[in-house]
Amino acid sequence: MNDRIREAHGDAERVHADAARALHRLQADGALRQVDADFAALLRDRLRASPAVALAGALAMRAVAAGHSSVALGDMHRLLDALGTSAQLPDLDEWRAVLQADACVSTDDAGHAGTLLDFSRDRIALRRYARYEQALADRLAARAAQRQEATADPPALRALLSRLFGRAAGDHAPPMLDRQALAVAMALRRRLLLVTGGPGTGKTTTVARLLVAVIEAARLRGAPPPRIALAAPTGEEAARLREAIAAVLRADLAAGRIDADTAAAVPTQARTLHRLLGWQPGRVAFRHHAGHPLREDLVVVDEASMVDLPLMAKLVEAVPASATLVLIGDPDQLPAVEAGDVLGGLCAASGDGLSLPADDAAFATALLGTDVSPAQADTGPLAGARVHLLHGWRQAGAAPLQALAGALQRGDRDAVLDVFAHGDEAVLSRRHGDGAALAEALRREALPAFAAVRDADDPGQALALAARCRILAALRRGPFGAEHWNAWCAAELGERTPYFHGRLLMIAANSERHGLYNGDLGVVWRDRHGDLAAWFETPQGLRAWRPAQLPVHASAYATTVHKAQGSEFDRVLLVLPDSDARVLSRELLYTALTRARRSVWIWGATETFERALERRTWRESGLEARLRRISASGECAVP
Ligand SMILES: Nc1ncnc2c1ncn2[C@@H]1O[C@H](COP(=O)(O)OP(=O)(O)OP(=O)(O)O)[C@@H](O)[C@H]1O
Repeated sequence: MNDRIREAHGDAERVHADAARALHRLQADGALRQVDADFAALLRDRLRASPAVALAGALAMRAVAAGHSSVALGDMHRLLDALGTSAQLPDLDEWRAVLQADACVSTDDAGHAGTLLDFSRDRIALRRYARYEQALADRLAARAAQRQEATADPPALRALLSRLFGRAAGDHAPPMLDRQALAVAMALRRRLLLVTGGPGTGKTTTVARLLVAVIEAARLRGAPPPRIALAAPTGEEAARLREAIAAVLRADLAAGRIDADTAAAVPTQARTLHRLLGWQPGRVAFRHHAGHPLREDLVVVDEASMVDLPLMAKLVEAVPASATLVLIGDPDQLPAVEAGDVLGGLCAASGDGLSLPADDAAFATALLGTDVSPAQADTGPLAGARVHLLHGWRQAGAAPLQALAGALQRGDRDAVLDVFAHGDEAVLSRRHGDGAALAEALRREALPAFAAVRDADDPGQALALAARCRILAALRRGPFGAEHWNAWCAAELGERTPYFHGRLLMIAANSERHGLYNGDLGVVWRDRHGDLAAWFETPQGLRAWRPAQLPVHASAYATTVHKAQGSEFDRVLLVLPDSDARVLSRELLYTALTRARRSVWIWGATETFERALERRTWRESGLEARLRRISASGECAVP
């Protein structure tokens, strides 16, 4: 053995010994879940991988649960930090060399069939996630490069857009670019469109009018009516989307912006994404995929920030190349619980959504009759695929909430505190104290709203009242966690009977058999005969089940902020823990406080609140980098 070989051998031995020690420490510290440890064992014992590879595998698996689709080798220390372990990683250069040389690890996007781990561009990922990400990037890049066939009769379309987004009579101010109308124009041109914006910027209003415009554009072309699918990640959001679109259509009909035939032609049924794609119990694959795509010509997905990488990859795969995909969302919200921040990656790849490439700008100028100035510089590989809405349209009483959302979004601490200091106490207030003080405060602030649900005339009214108030907790467990306050509210209201009249329930798992989905809200109601049933709003109207027949569920008085994503309540009571916790972040505050339509009340000390404001949610994703690489190579793989 010459010296160089002996030295390399010695390095590898050291890496393996360090990796074995690190794995041991990670497990001893409880930083790995059982599945992460099992995956390391599978790599080591069944596939004969070295400890260095087993460590990379366990951390790649753990990283997915922490929301990362891959982690740069150089960021592995940060991951360990976030997991709260004292484990020491092997020397990174030596670890890198070992991973690159191991046959169990694929080191480029294409090769190494059958490997479970990927180590490309210095990032460690589960091979499955690397493939999801690459396939998603390829398909999105190809979709973003497509344009729809020219719209027939531009004057008629121009007239329609001006009717939909026209200004009030007598408004003589110079015409401003209406970004909602711009989004609709781009939906008539592109095959991939992201419509982003904060709360109340009119995303749903834009969707409703976009549907009208797409249907009218097909009619003007003499084409058959487009087949349209509306979807959202959960049943509750799908129901909200359905109701919101129906409300916009009703208002536009009443205002004469559309006629009755057009309103009737717009679909309002919205499904969960799982339902749209054809979820099959017990199977990972959906019924719809590239080989059996969806039949729709337009697919609109709301609350896209909540869609994780595997689901987004499967969605984009199932939407045929000839169809248009519109994703709606607020990129400042907490990203999906599982790996992804897909919307974040797409936004980073499509620029700020405020300017368009020259050809899109010219198209929009012709259609809107307002000058749309083109972008001065290339805004990213998906340039032109995003329109960001800026104007807040909520009622005047919500102005402080809009100001708060803006300040949180910018991370402007002084502005956030200023909004609280000078805001109306009835709209914005902040308190803190111990658990007993919190119970006292919630007895005053929350229980009357929940008692009103119980005292409603019927289950339909009770469910409508349930949207008035919700306790949102940053943590799930512990004295300031959602589980504790959920149980506390139920005990206060129901005197410890498990199913009591007026109890609010939330479904915790999808059940195709019931037609009930994770997040669906129900209420327990006693009928004339004294029998109790749990009522849920379903696409077929109100339906009831005996409590014992329900899929997994819990009370719904307090939920975690994560669980409340996509929901809205008149009043939000946000409970922060009494000391700092890793989960507290600017995105968590933003998500919690933008769930409120009318007022927010926060329980938490100023220091805890400020620490949360300073901390950003950390999500690692290679999506933007992959899109940039595809764009730089000038190659778009045809899906
Ligand atoms: N162009 C518009 N003109 C007048 N009112 C509007 C316009 N767009 C939206 N609004 C009003 O602003 C409010 C919020 O609109 P919408 O629900 O569409 O926003 P959103 O961005 O979907 O909100 P959320 O963040 O809650 O999902 C609604 O009351 C809506 O009627």
